[in-house]
Amino acid sequence: MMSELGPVIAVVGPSGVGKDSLMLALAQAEPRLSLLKRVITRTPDAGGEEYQAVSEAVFQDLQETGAFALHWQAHGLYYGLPAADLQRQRCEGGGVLVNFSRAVLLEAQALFDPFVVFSVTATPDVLAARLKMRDRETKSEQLLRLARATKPLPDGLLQVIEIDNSGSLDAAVMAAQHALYPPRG
Ligand SMILES: Nc1ncnc2c1ncn2[C@@H]1O[C@H](COP(=O)(O)OP(=O)(O)OP(=O)(O)O)[C@@H](O)[C@H]1O
Ligand SMILES: O=P(O)(O)OC[C@H]1O[C@H](OP(=O)(O)O)[C@H](O)[C@@H]1O
Repeated sequence: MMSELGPVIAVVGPSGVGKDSLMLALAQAEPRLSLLKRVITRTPDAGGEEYQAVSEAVFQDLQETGAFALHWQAHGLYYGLPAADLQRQRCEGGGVLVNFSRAVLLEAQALFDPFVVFSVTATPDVLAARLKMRDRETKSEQLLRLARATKPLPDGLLQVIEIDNSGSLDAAVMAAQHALYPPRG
């Protein structure tokens, strides 16, 4: 009997909304969940999530050899989801938290089952304040990221759970835990 594959939990939302923070805190609170380390052409040690930093040439090679389950471009960067790691983590049975682009969610839904989308939200003022405080991007890059904030999710997604992260991170983590593991009774 094939063992159940754990769900792919796509965490999406505007830059600065707290996707990485929520994913890290949720994985710490829920041992059944794991984080997928992405391959990104971002400079190493840019802070935030743990990722494998590669050059564009290396990324291209990995893409051509089929190393990625999915890949996309955004903010002038290339992002890849390592297929072998994702499969291994799913075989371990728990859900895998993945920071996705909203642009590839339908493609992902066709690839992965079970597939759940956590749509993380926050008010525009909160977004701007958090990008400013994080100070990972330049001011102009922050403005470009804020301009993408209102990008809608595609139609046709089967399971979307909104997680409002305008308040405390703990509150967002609890909301996510309740959504994934509803309290009995
Ligand atoms: N609930 C919260 N309350 C206060 N600060 C938060 C909260 N959630 C995240 N932050 C802070 O906001 C900033 C952005 O968070 P994070 O990097 O997790 O967002 P993100 O959605 O992953 O952004 P990006 O898509 O640009 O990587 C970080 O400095 C983080 O510490
Ligand atoms: O605006 P959309 O297309 O949803 O997402 C754009 C990019 O931002 C996030 O990555 P990161 O936060 O830059 O690491 C997403 O994973 C995607 O790569």
